[in-house]
Amino acid sequence: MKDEFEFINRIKPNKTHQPTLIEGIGDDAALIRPESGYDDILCVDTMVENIHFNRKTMTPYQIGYKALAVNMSDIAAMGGQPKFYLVSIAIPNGWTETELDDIYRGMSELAESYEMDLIGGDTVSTSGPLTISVTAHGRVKQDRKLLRRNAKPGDVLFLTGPVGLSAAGLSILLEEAHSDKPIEELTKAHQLPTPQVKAGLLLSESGYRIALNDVSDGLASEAHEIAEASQVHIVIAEDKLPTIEALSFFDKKNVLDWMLNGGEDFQLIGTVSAEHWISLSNLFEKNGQTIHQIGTVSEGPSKVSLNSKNGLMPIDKKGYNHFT
Ligand SMILES: Nc1ncnc2c1ncn2[C@@H]1O[C@H](COP(=O)(O)OP(=O)(O)OP(=O)(O)O)[C@@H](O)[C@H]1O
Ligand SMILES: Cc1ncc(C[n+]2csc(CCOP(=O)(O)O)c2C)c(N)n1
Ligand SMILES: [Mg+2]
Ligand SMILES: [Mg+2]
Ligand SMILES: [Mg+2]
Repeated sequence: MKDEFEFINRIKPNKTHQPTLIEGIGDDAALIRPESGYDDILCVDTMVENIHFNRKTMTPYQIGYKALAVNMSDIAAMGGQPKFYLVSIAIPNGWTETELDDIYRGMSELAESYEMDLIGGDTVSTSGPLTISVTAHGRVKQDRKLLRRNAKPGDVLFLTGPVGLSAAGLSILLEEAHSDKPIEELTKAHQLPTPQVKAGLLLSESGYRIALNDVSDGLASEAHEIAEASQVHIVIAEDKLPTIEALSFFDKKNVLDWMLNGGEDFQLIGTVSAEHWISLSNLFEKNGQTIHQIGTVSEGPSKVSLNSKNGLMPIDKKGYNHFT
Protein backbone atom coordinates (compact mmCIF):
# COMPACT_ATOMS: atom_id res chain seq x y z
CA MET A 1 0.00 0.00 0.00
CA LYS A 2 1.33 3.43 -1.00
CA ASP A 3 -0.51 5.53 1.53
CA GLU A 4 -3.06 4.72 4.23
CA PHE A 5 -4.90 8.03 3.69
CA GLU A 6 -5.51 7.23 0.03
CA PHE A 7 -6.65 3.74 1.11
CA ILE A 8 -9.15 5.15 3.64
CA ASN A 9 -10.60 7.45 0.97
CA ARG A 10 -11.04 4.48 -1.33
CA ILE A 11 -12.89 2.31 1.17
CA LYS A 12 -15.09 5.12 2.49
CA PRO A 13 -18.71 4.33 1.49
CA ASN A 14 -20.18 6.87 -0.92
CA LYS A 15 -23.62 6.41 0.54
CA THR A 16 -24.97 5.37 3.95
CA HIS A 17 -28.35 4.02 5.04
CA GLN A 18 -28.88 4.60 8.73
CA PRO A 19 -30.74 7.79 9.70
CA THR A 20 -29.18 7.68 13.21
CA LEU A 21 -25.68 8.21 11.74
CA ILE A 22 -24.47 11.73 12.57
CA GLU A 23 -20.77 11.49 11.58
CA GLY A 24 -19.18 8.53 9.80
CA ILE A 25 -15.63 8.15 8.46
CA GLY A 26 -13.53 11.32 8.46
CA ASP A 27 -13.34 12.78 11.96
CA ASP A 28 -11.68 11.52 15.14
CA ALA A 29 -14.54 9.14 15.86
CA ALA A 30 -18.01 8.30 14.60
CA LEU A 31 -21.18 9.75 16.11
CA ILE A 32 -24.48 7.91 16.25
CA ARG A 33 -27.69 9.03 17.87
CA PRO A 34 -29.26 6.71 20.47
CA GLU A 35 -32.83 5.60 19.76
CA SER A 36 -35.40 5.70 22.50
CA GLY A 37 -36.97 2.36 23.37
CA TYR A 38 -33.89 0.43 22.20
CA ASP A 39 -30.70 -0.86 23.79
CA ASP A 40 -27.46 -0.68 21.77
CA ILE A 41 -25.52 -3.91 21.15
CA LEU A 42 -21.75 -3.82 20.68
CA CYS A 43 -19.37 -6.67 19.92
CA VAL A 44 -15.98 -7.33 18.36
CA ASP A 45 -14.44 -10.47 16.87
CA THR A 46 -11.03 -10.74 15.24
CA MET A 47 -9.73 -12.93 12.42
CA VAL A 48 -6.01 -13.70 12.19
CA GLU A 49 -4.21 -15.19 9.19
CA ASN A 50 -3.13 -18.81 9.81
CA ILE A 51 -5.53 -19.08 12.79
CA HIS A 52 -8.91 -18.23 11.24
CA PHE A 53 -7.96 -18.49 7.56
CA ASN A 54 -5.03 -18.98 5.25
CA ARG A 55 -4.31 -18.37 1.57
CA LYS A 56 -5.63 -21.85 0.72
CA THR A 57 -8.87 -21.77 2.69
CA MET A 58 -10.22 -18.27 1.94
CA THR A 59 -10.03 -15.62 -0.79
CA PRO A 60 -9.65 -11.97 0.26
CA TYR A 61 -13.34 -11.36 -0.58
CA GLN A 62 -14.32 -14.26 1.71
CA ILE A 63 -12.05 -13.03 4.53
CA GLY A 64 -13.85 -9.66 4.51
CA TYR A 65 -17.29 -11.20 4.21
CA LYS A 66 -16.67 -13.61 7.09
CA ALA A 67 -15.05 -11.00 9.37
CA LEU A 68 -18.30 -9.03 9.23
CA ALA A 69 -20.59 -12.10 9.23
CA VAL A 70 -19.19 -13.46 12.51
CA ASN A 71 -19.96 -10.15 14.20
CA MET A 72 -23.45 -9.92 12.71
CA SER A 73 -23.90 -13.40 14.16
CA ASP A 74 -23.21 -12.09 17.69
CA ILE A 75 -25.74 -9.29 17.12
CA ALA A 76 -28.24 -11.95 15.94
CA ALA A 77 -27.49 -14.04 19.05
CA MET A 78 -28.71 -11.10 21.17
CA GLY A 79 -31.90 -10.85 19.09
CA GLY A 80 -30.69 -7.62 17.50
CA GLN A 81 -30.79 -5.73 14.22
CA PRO A 82 -27.26 -4.90 12.98
CA LYS A 83 -26.71 -1.24 12.11
CA PHE A 84 -23.05 -0.12 12.01
CA TYR A 85 -19.53 -1.55 11.86
CA LEU A 86 -15.91 -0.43 12.28
CA VAL A 87 -12.88 -2.24 10.88
CA SER A 88 -9.38 -2.37 12.31
CA ILE A 89 -6.91 -3.97 9.91
CA ALA A 90 -3.20 -4.75 10.40
CA ILE A 91 -1.59 -5.38 7.02
CA PRO A 92 1.73 -7.16 6.45
CA ASN A 93 3.86 -6.72 3.30
CA GLY A 94 2.77 -8.86 0.39
CA TRP A 95 -0.95 -8.05 0.27
CA THR A 96 -1.80 -6.16 -2.93
CA GLU A 97 -4.16 -3.20 -3.16
CA THR A 98 -6.54 -5.35 -5.19
CA GLU A 99 -6.60 -7.98 -2.44
CA LEU A 100 -7.25 -5.35 0.21
CA ASP A 101 -10.04 -3.85 -1.90
CA ASP A 102 -11.50 -7.34 -2.22
CA ILE A 103 -11.52 -7.75 1.58
CA TYR A 104 -13.54 -4.54 1.85
CA ARG A 105 -15.80 -5.57 -1.05
CA GLY A 106 -16.61 -8.79 0.86
CA MET A 107 -17.64 -6.73 3.87
CA SER A 108 -19.54 -4.05 1.98
CA GLU A 109 -21.57 -6.49 -0.14
CA LEU A 110 -22.73 -8.33 2.98
CA ALA A 111 -23.32 -5.02 4.80
CA GLU A 112 -25.37 -3.69 1.89
CA SER A 113 -27.89 -6.53 2.11
CA TYR A 114 -28.62 -5.54 5.74
CA GLU A 115 -28.21 -1.77 5.23
CA MET A 116 -25.29 -1.72 7.67
CA ASP A 117 -22.99 1.28 7.43
CA LEU A 118 -19.18 1.30 7.76
CA ILE A 119 -18.52 4.22 10.13
CA GLY A 120 -14.85 3.97 11.02
CA GLY A 121 -11.81 1.87 11.75
CA ASP A 122 -8.04 1.87 11.82
CA THR A 123 -5.33 0.92 9.33
CA VAL A 124 -1.84 -0.12 10.44
CA SER A 125 1.11 -2.11 9.13
CA THR A 126 2.38 -5.20 10.90
CA SER A 127 5.39 -7.52 10.83
CA GLY A 128 2.98 -10.33 11.80
CA PRO A 129 0.07 -12.00 9.97
CA LEU A 130 -2.88 -10.09 8.47
CA THR A 131 -5.33 -9.36 11.28
CA ILE A 132 -8.80 -7.96 10.82
CA SER A 133 -10.97 -6.96 13.72
CA VAL A 134 -14.57 -5.87 13.15
CA THR A 135 -16.61 -4.04 15.77
CA ALA A 136 -20.33 -4.29 15.12
CA HIS A 137 -23.20 -2.26 16.50
CA GLY A 138 -26.83 -3.26 16.55
CA ARG A 139 -29.97 -2.50 18.46
CA VAL A 140 -32.62 -4.51 20.23
CA LYS A 141 -35.96 -3.44 21.70
CA GLN A 142 -35.58 -2.82 25.39
CA ASP A 143 -36.40 -5.95 27.42
CA ARG A 144 -36.31 -8.22 24.31
CA LYS A 145 -32.71 -9.32 24.67
CA LEU A 146 -31.98 -13.05 24.42
CA LEU A 147 -29.39 -13.89 27.05
CA ARG A 148 -27.44 -17.08 27.67
CA ARG A 149 -28.72 -17.07 31.24
CA ASN A 150 -32.41 -17.30 30.25
CA ALA A 151 -32.77 -21.13 30.05
CA LYS A 152 -34.97 -23.01 32.56
CA PRO A 153 -35.62 -26.70 33.29
CA GLY A 154 -38.45 -27.99 31.08
CA ASP A 155 -37.39 -25.85 28.07
CA VAL A 156 -37.04 -27.18 24.55
CA LEU A 157 -33.50 -26.93 23.08
CA PHE A 158 -33.52 -25.66 19.49
CA LEU A 159 -31.11 -25.01 16.62
CA THR A 160 -31.81 -22.83 13.55
CA GLY A 161 -30.04 -25.07 11.02
CA PRO A 162 -27.48 -27.84 10.45
CA VAL A 163 -24.01 -27.63 12.02
CA GLY A 164 -20.74 -29.37 11.17
CA LEU A 165 -20.77 -28.04 7.60
CA SER A 166 -18.07 -25.44 8.20
CA ALA A 167 -15.69 -27.92 9.88
CA ALA A 168 -16.27 -30.41 7.06
CA GLY A 169 -15.61 -27.63 4.53
CA LEU A 170 -12.42 -26.63 6.35
CA SER A 171 -11.17 -30.27 6.33
CA ILE A 172 -11.81 -30.40 2.58
CA LEU A 173 -10.03 -27.07 1.99
CA LEU A 174 -7.07 -28.25 4.09
CA GLU A 175 -7.13 -31.51 2.08
CA GLU A 176 -7.68 -33.61 5.21
CA ALA A 177 -11.06 -34.91 3.95
CA HIS A 178 -11.99 -35.90 0.39
CA SER A 179 -15.09 -36.80 -1.57
CA ASP A 180 -15.91 -37.16 -5.28
CA LYS A 181 -19.49 -36.10 -4.54
CA PRO A 182 -20.79 -32.48 -4.59
CA ILE A 183 -19.34 -30.75 -1.54
CA GLU A 184 -19.51 -27.09 -2.50
CA GLU A 185 -22.19 -26.54 0.15
CA LEU A 186 -19.61 -27.47 2.79
CA THR A 187 -16.74 -25.29 1.58
CA LYS A 188 -19.14 -22.37 1.07
CA ALA A 189 -20.47 -22.84 4.63
CA HIS A 190 -16.90 -22.33 5.85
CA GLN A 191 -16.05 -19.43 3.56
CA LEU A 192 -19.30 -17.49 3.36
CA PRO A 193 -21.36 -18.28 6.48
CA THR A 194 -24.82 -16.71 6.67
CA PRO A 195 -25.42 -14.86 9.94
CA GLN A 196 -28.87 -15.79 11.27
CA VAL A 197 -30.09 -12.22 11.64
CA LYS A 198 -33.66 -12.89 10.54
CA ALA A 199 -33.95 -15.84 12.94
CA GLY A 200 -32.56 -13.75 15.82
CA LEU A 201 -35.09 -11.01 15.10
CA LEU A 202 -37.98 -13.50 14.96
CA LEU A 203 -36.88 -14.95 18.29
CA SER A 204 -36.75 -11.50 19.82
CA GLU A 205 -40.07 -10.37 18.31
CA SER A 206 -41.81 -13.56 19.49
CA GLY A 207 -41.93 -12.00 22.96
CA TYR A 208 -41.07 -15.36 24.60
CA ARG A 209 -38.37 -15.96 27.22
CA ILE A 210 -35.48 -17.27 25.12
CA ALA A 211 -31.87 -18.19 25.88
CA LEU A 212 -29.64 -17.82 22.83
CA ASN A 213 -26.06 -18.25 21.62
CA ASP A 214 -24.44 -18.44 18.20
CA VAL A 215 -22.37 -21.47 17.22
CA SER A 216 -18.86 -20.07 16.75
CA ASP A 217 -16.81 -22.56 18.76
CA GLY A 218 -19.00 -25.68 18.35
CA LEU A 219 -22.43 -26.92 19.40
CA ALA A 220 -21.11 -28.62 22.57
CA SER A 221 -19.18 -25.55 23.65
CA GLU A 222 -22.09 -23.16 23.03
CA ALA A 223 -24.52 -25.50 24.81
CA HIS A 224 -22.11 -25.50 27.77
CA GLU A 225 -22.15 -21.70 27.82
CA ILE A 226 -25.97 -21.70 28.10
CA ALA A 227 -25.86 -24.52 30.70
CA GLU A 228 -23.31 -22.63 32.82
CA ALA A 229 -24.97 -19.22 32.52
CA SER A 230 -28.41 -20.70 33.34
CA GLN A 231 -27.30 -23.42 35.81
CA VAL A 232 -29.15 -26.16 33.91
CA HIS A 233 -28.50 -29.59 32.38
CA ILE A 234 -28.80 -29.53 28.57
CA VAL A 235 -29.53 -32.80 26.76
CA ILE A 236 -28.82 -32.96 23.01
CA ALA A 237 -30.62 -35.75 21.12
CA GLU A 238 -28.18 -37.06 18.49
CA ASP A 239 -30.93 -38.33 16.19
CA LYS A 240 -32.62 -34.90 16.15
CA LEU A 241 -29.59 -32.97 14.88
CA PRO A 242 -30.47 -31.57 11.44
CA THR A 243 -28.09 -32.58 8.65
CA ILE A 244 -27.62 -32.25 4.88
CA GLU A 245 -26.84 -34.82 2.18
CA ALA A 246 -23.27 -33.56 1.60
CA LEU A 247 -22.33 -34.65 5.15
CA SER A 248 -23.53 -38.21 4.47
CA PHE A 249 -20.54 -38.72 2.11
CA PHE A 250 -18.16 -38.72 5.10
CA ASP A 251 -17.38 -41.10 7.96
CA LYS A 252 -20.15 -40.98 10.63
CA LYS A 253 -17.69 -40.52 13.51
CA ASN A 254 -16.05 -37.53 11.81
CA VAL A 255 -19.45 -36.02 11.07
CA LEU A 256 -20.57 -36.24 14.72
CA ASP A 257 -17.30 -34.63 15.83
CA TRP A 258 -17.70 -31.86 13.23
CA MET A 259 -21.28 -31.31 14.42
CA LEU A 260 -20.48 -31.18 18.13
CA ASN A 261 -17.02 -29.63 18.17
CA GLY A 262 -16.35 -28.12 14.73
CA GLY A 263 -17.69 -24.60 15.14
CA GLU A 264 -17.92 -21.63 12.76
CA ASP A 265 -21.41 -22.58 11.55
CA PHE A 266 -23.02 -19.47 13.05
CA GLN A 267 -26.40 -21.10 13.48
CA LEU A 268 -28.26 -20.08 16.63
CA ILE A 269 -28.74 -22.51 19.53
CA GLY A 270 -31.24 -21.67 22.23
CA THR A 271 -34.05 -22.67 24.51
CA VAL A 272 -37.73 -21.74 24.89
CA SER A 273 -40.45 -23.05 27.19
CA ALA A 274 -42.19 -26.26 26.00
CA GLU A 275 -45.46 -24.30 26.15
CA HIS A 276 -44.28 -21.80 23.51
CA TRP A 277 -42.32 -24.19 21.29
CA ILE A 278 -45.11 -24.99 18.78
CA SER A 279 -46.10 -21.37 18.24
CA LEU A 280 -42.42 -20.42 17.88
CA SER A 281 -41.86 -23.08 15.22
CA ASN A 282 -45.07 -21.94 13.45
CA LEU A 283 -43.76 -18.36 13.48
CA PHE A 284 -40.53 -19.56 11.83
CA GLU A 285 -42.43 -21.55 9.19
CA LYS A 286 -44.65 -18.59 8.38
CA ASN A 287 -41.54 -16.45 7.86
CA GLY A 288 -39.67 -18.98 5.70
CA GLN A 289 -37.05 -19.70 8.39
CA THR A 290 -36.00 -23.07 9.80
CA ILE A 291 -35.84 -24.12 13.45
CA HIS A 292 -35.43 -27.63 14.87
CA GLN A 293 -35.92 -29.08 18.32
CA ILE A 294 -32.64 -30.86 19.14
CA GLY A 295 -33.10 -31.67 22.81
CA THR A 296 -34.34 -30.62 26.20
CA VAL A 297 -33.34 -28.75 29.33
CA SER A 298 -33.52 -30.27 32.81
CA GLU A 299 -32.49 -29.39 36.38
CA GLY A 300 -28.78 -28.62 36.98
CA PRO A 301 -25.97 -29.05 37.99
CA SER A 302 -24.85 -27.36 34.79
CA LYS A 303 -23.62 -29.84 32.19
CA VAL A 304 -24.31 -31.04 28.65
CA SER A 305 -25.20 -34.63 27.70
CA LEU A 306 -25.69 -36.39 24.38
CA ASN A 307 -28.60 -38.80 24.13
CA SER A 308 -27.67 -41.41 21.49
CA LYS A 309 -28.41 -45.10 20.86
CA ASN A 310 -25.67 -45.84 23.44
CA GLY A 311 -27.63 -43.98 26.13
CA LEU A 312 -27.01 -40.67 27.87
CA MET A 313 -23.35 -39.56 27.90
CA PRO A 314 -21.86 -36.33 29.26
CA ILE A 315 -20.05 -34.29 26.61
CA ASP A 316 -17.09 -31.98 27.17
CA LYS A 317 -16.67 -28.35 26.21
CA LYS A 318 -14.32 -29.56 23.46
CA GLY A 319 -14.85 -26.91 20.77
CA TYR A 320 -12.16 -24.64 19.38
CA ASN A 321 -9.91 -23.17 22.06
CA HIS A 322 -7.14 -20.72 21.12
CA PHE A 323 -4.86 -21.71 23.98
CA THR A 324 -5.13 -25.51 24.28
N1 LIG B 1 -10.02 -9.48 25.59
C1 LIG B 1 -11.24 -9.21 26.07
N2 LIG B 1 -11.46 -8.12 26.81
C2 LIG B 1 -12.69 -7.86 27.30
N3 LIG B 1 -13.75 -8.65 27.12
C3 LIG B 1 -13.59 -9.75 26.39
C4 LIG B 1 -12.33 -10.10 25.82
N4 LIG B 1 -12.49 -11.26 25.15
C5 LIG B 1 -13.79 -11.61 25.26
N5 LIG B 1 -14.48 -10.71 26.01
C6 LIG B 1 -15.89 -10.77 26.37
O1 LIG B 1 -16.21 -12.07 26.84
C7 LIG B 1 -17.53 -12.49 26.43
C8 LIG B 1 -17.45 -13.80 25.65
O2 LIG B 1 -16.65 -13.57 24.50
P1 LIG B 1 -16.45 -14.64 23.36
O3 LIG B 1 -15.50 -14.05 22.37
O4 LIG B 1 -16.14 -15.95 23.96
O5 LIG B 1 -17.92 -14.73 22.75
P2 LIG B 1 -18.31 -14.93 21.23
O6 LIG B 1 -17.86 -13.77 20.39
O7 LIG B 1 -19.73 -15.24 21.26
O8 LIG B 1 -17.46 -16.20 20.81
P3 LIG B 1 -16.45 -16.28 19.55
O9 LIG B 1 -15.33 -15.28 19.83
O10 LIG B 1 -16.01 -17.68 19.56
O11 LIG B 1 -17.25 -15.88 18.34
C9 LIG B 1 -18.09 -11.33 25.63
O12 LIG B 1 -18.85 -10.53 26.50
C10 LIG B 1 -16.84 -10.58 25.18
O13 LIG B 1 -17.10 -9.20 24.93
C1 LIG C 1 -6.73 -22.22 8.59
C2 LIG C 1 -7.76 -22.53 9.66
N1 LIG C 1 -7.46 -23.43 10.62
C3 LIG C 1 -8.34 -23.70 11.61
C4 LIG C 1 -9.56 -23.08 11.64
C5 LIG C 1 -10.58 -23.42 12.72
N2 LIG C 1 -10.92 -22.37 13.63
C6 LIG C 1 -10.17 -21.27 13.81
S1 LIG C 1 -10.89 -20.22 14.92
C7 LIG C 1 -12.20 -21.25 15.18
C8 LIG C 1 -13.31 -20.95 16.15
C9 LIG C 1 -13.81 -19.56 16.16
O1 LIG C 1 -12.79 -18.65 16.52
P1 LIG C 1 -13.01 -17.52 17.61
O2 LIG C 1 -13.24 -18.20 18.94
O3 LIG C 1 -11.78 -16.69 17.57
O4 LIG C 1 -14.22 -16.76 17.16
C10 LIG C 1 -12.07 -22.39 14.42
C11 LIG C 1 -13.01 -23.53 14.41
C12 LIG C 1 -9.83 -22.15 10.61
N3 LIG C 1 -10.99 -21.48 10.54
N4 LIG C 1 -8.90 -21.90 9.63
MG1 LIG D 1 -15.82 -13.23 20.50
MG1 LIG E 1 -21.22 -15.46 20.15
MG1 LIG F 1 -18.45 -14.23 18.17
